[in-house]
Amino acid sequence: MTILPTSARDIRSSVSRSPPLSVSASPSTTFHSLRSGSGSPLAVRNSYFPQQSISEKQLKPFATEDIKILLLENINESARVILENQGYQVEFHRSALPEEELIEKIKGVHVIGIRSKTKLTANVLKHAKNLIAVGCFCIGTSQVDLPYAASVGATVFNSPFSNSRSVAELVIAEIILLARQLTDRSAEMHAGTWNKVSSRCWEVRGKTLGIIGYGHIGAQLSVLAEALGMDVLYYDLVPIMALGKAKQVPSLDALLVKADFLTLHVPELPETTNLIGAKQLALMKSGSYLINASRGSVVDCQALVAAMRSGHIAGAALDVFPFEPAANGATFNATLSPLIEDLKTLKNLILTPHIGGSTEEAQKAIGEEVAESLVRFINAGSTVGAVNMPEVALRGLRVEEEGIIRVIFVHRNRPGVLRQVNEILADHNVDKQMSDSRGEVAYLMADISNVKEAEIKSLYESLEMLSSKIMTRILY
Ligand SMILES: NC(=O)C1=CN([C@@H]2O[C@H](COP(=O)(O)OP(=O)(O)OC[C@H]3O[C@@H](n4cnc5c(N)ncnc54)[C@H](O)[C@@H]3O)[C@@H](O)[C@H]2O)C=CC1
Ligand SMILES: O=C(O)C(=O)COP(=O)(O)O
Repeated sequence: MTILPTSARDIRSSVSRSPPLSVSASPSTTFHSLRSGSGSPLAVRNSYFPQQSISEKQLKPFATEDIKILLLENINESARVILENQGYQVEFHRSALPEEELIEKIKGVHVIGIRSKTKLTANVLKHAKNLIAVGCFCIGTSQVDLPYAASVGATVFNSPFSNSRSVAELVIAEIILLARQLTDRSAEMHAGTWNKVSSRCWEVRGKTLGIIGYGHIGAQLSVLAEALGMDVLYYDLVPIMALGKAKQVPSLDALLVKADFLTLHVPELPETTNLIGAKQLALMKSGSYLINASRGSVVDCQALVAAMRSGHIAGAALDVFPFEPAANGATFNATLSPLIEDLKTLKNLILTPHIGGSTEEAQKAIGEEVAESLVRFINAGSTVGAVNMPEVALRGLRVEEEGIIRVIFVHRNRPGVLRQVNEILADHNVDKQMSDSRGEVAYLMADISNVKEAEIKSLYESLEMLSSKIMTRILY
C-alpha cells in the first residue's frame, strides 16, 4: 500500500549537490545507493534546505535525491522501499548507535528514523544542523525531546496504533501463561524434570483484569479479555467510553484492590514514573499478577522483586525495562543492572526483550505509515500526524508548474510574524496559505504563484532574516 505512486519523471536538479552519505564498514549496515528521480504527484524539483554550516547555509538548493535519511534499529523493509522509491539516500543500521556515533551521523542527515532505543536528547539534536524530521517507527515518543526538536524545526512523526493489536495479543498470552505457570513448567521439562501440578494454577474465566491506561492498546485488550470470559476494569486519567461490559474506576487504588491481573498501558511521562511501586503492590490482592509492556520506568522493579519474593505477587511479565541493551545478542545481566540477576531468580516471571510490537504485521504497517508521513512532509511540507508541530497541510502540490512555489516557514510563535511574512510575499499572488501554532512554535505554509526563478533566492533570504525564523524551506 502506498499513497504516493511513482512515475518515471526525472526530478534531478542541475544545481550543486551535497556529497552522499558515507558508507559505514559495519556489517550490519547497508548503504542503499541513489536511485534516479522517481517523480510522484508530490515530487519537487528543487528545494532550499537548512545546511550544515553558516556559509553553506547560503541557499544551497537540494534535489529530492539529495535528501539523506538515516534509519536505525532495524526499521522494516517496507519503509526503505518507500523512501528509496522517492530517490532519497537511505543509510540503514540494524541496531541503535552509541551516543558519540549517533552525534557524528546525525550531523549530516535531513531525516532520522528510530524506534524506542535511540535517545534523541537536546544534546544529540543540537548537532543535527540539517535535520528537518524524525520518524519514530513505533508508538512511544518519549525517547525524543519533542519540545527541543520543535524549537530547532525538526518535525517528529510516529505510528500511533499500528502495533497496538500485537501488544494486546502478547498480554493475552501472558495472562494465561502466568495463570498456569506455563513458563516454569516448560523450563522444568527442558531441564529434564516432570512436575505435574495444579496447585495455584487457575482458569482466567471469571477473573478480573485491571487495565491502567485505556488507550489504543488498553481498549483492544479489553475486548480480547472479555472474549475469554474475564471481567474488565480500567483506570485512566480521562473519562473514556467503555467497550463491551468493561467499567472505568475512579482511582488507581480502586483498580489495585480489585484486579486479579493488572496490566499497564500508559506512556512514559514524569507522572507515570514508578506508577507501580511498593505502596501500590501492597494494595494489590494477594496472589495477583502484574504485566508491564509499557515502559520500564513505570514499575519499580526493586519493589516488584520484593513483592514476588514474599509471594504477595504470584507472577509477573515484563517486556520493558529501565535497562535495555541497544542491540540483539547483547547480554542481559548485572552489567546492565544488578537487579537483573534478582529478577532471574524469580519463579513465574516472564521476561521478554521488548517484543510487544514485534510482529511482521505491525512492523510492516509501521514502516509504511511513518515512511509515508515522512514523504508527505519532505516533498510537500505536510505535518499531518506530527506529534510536536501543529498539523498543517495544503491541498495539492503544483510546484511542477512554472512559477509556483511552496513556502514553508517554521517560526517562533510571536505577534506580528504573519504580517512580516505577508509583506515579504506581497508582490506575488498567494494562492493558498495556512498557519497554526503549537506552544512556542508555529508552522506556516503558502503556495505562491507568478514567482520568477531568480526571485526565489531573494524570498528565501528575506524569510531567513526574520528574527522569529526557526527554519525556512521553499519547494519549487
Ligand atoms: N512493549 C512494546 O513493544 C510497546 C509498548 N508501547 C507502550 O505502550 C504505551 C501505551 O500505548 P497506547 O495504548 O498506544 O497509548 P495511548 O496514548 O493510546 O493510551 C495511553 C492511555 O494512558 C492514559 N494515561 C496517561 N497517563 C496516565 C496516568 N498517569 N494514569 C492513567 N492513565 C494514564 C491516557 O489517557 C491514554 O488513554 C506507549 O506509550 C508505549 O510506551 C507501545 C507499543 C509497543
Ligand atoms: O511502539 C512502541 O512504543 C514500542 O515500545 C515498540 O518499540 P520498538 O519499535 O520495538 O523499539
